[in-house]
Amino acid sequence: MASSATRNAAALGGEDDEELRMKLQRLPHLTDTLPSLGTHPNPLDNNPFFHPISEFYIAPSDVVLRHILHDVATTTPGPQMAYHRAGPRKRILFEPGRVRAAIVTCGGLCPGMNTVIKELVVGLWELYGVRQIFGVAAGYRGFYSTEPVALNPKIVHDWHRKGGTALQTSRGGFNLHQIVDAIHDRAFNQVYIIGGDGTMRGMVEIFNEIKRRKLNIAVAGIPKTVDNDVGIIDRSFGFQTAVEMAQQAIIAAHTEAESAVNGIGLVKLMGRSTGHIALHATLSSRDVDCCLIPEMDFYLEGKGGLFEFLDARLKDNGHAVVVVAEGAGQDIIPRGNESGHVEQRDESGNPVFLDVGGWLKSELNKWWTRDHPKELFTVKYIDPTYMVRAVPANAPDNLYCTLVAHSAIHGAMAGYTGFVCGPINGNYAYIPVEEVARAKNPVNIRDHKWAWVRSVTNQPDFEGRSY
Ligand SMILES: Nc1ncnc2c1ncn2[C@@H]1O[C@H](COP(=O)(O)OP(=O)(O)O)[C@@H](O)[C@H]1O
Ligand SMILES: O=P(O)(O)OC[C@H]1O[C@](O)(COP(=O)(O)O)[C@@H](O)[C@@H]1O
Ligand SMILES: [Mg+2]
Repeated sequence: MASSATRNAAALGGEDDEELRMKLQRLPHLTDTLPSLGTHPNPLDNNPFFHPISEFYIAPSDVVLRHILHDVATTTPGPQMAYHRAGPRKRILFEPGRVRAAIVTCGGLCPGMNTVIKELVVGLWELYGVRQIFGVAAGYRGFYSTEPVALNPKIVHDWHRKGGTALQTSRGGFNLHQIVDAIHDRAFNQVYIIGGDGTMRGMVEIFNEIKRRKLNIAVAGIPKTVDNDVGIIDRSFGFQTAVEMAQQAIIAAHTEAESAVNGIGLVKLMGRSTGHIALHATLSSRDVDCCLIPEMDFYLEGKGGLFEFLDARLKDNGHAVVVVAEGAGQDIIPRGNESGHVEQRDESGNPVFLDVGGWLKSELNKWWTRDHPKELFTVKYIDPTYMVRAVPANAPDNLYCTLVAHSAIHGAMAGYTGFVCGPINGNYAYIPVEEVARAKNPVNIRDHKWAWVRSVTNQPDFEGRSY
């Protein structure tokens, strides 16, 4: 096995070639704390389905660049961030017969979770010959409060066709010491954690505690977020399926609005702190007149407000469609007795929001009755919240799930730990979990994509007003 220093060779570019110089993100490896661990040939060498030629295996020097956009006029672009490329390694650290793998799913649902589980099971079984594979039920708390369930390819054969997670999931219940004790007591030596930003923060703690105890346990993360709020990776699996589902709600809202006199179709979509689903569904459907997301303030009354805009749209078009992400407008929804208001949190500590959709519907009705008491008006409010995430993954997302699960297996088998797999600029990479746990992925309302939303909707920019 190459030394840690070689694996993480910091500068891959020529000394005198400033533009090619890279900063390779250091990837934790089990030999960092257990230097005497040996290596074994990769069993893929003898797998009848694989005929590995030398390029088949990923070398420690294979990297994926974080940023591929550059202004060539810039003379000194600075060192480029690079991550180890995901894929099978020529030599591996774990003997397959000694692997005891655990798989857990945490947080909210996302299309494709079952596919990831299935592919972890089948991949471990078929690629590496691992036979001891277990599902941990009901999220992090399941490590210390439930019995693991033995999994094999037969059990999981049709899971990719099912939404949700067959292992079940939960929020909260993160008790670090009980979790690591349970992992140790059950002799798991590979732990695959599927979850969102909260899960990744928990994984950092698990990884650090395992390191502190000097245990021979690899921890691999697979980011799952229907909101697409995890940074660095291109997007989460399941996101595109969710956008597709969201469009169906928008189509229904449009049909309802168009079929009424002064009809407004109002759709609330998921997106606690990021409006990616709302944005992508808006841009792909083109039936949306106004898209409201958490990254952007908005207001209802007066010049440049939502009501003025909708008034004009109804006069011009007779109907309008408004899409609102659940985290939008939270600052302007009245909270009853302000001083006595206590912000609610779910078991994981995430804020529980007021229903922006229900509030908007009621405000729209009040506004119309006040300003146009004699004219017909209809608001049809559609809340497909759970429908967009509780479905099986579509074809591209299922493929993503397969590739990301296999990436995780190859990394863990090679002895990498504390890493997360995901596509960066279309190529699967291993990213230190600490970095992923820190990274956020808000919608950039200054970029071209958001400008295009505004240009296809003609919605106000809601700027220039003091709140
Ligand atoms: N900062 C944190 N430290 C440790 N565990 C966390 C942290 N934030 C969330 N978790 C745990 O991660 C799990 C999933 O988190 P949650 O926020 O509900 O979903 P998601 O991972 O999808 O964002 C829960 O069990 C929660 O207790
Ligand atoms: O009702 P639940 O299951 O707590 O989930 C609601 C939340 O789940 C999400 O879809 C995703 O949240 P997570 O990524 O934290 O799981 C949010 O958009 C939404 O606020
Ligand atoms: Mg989350």
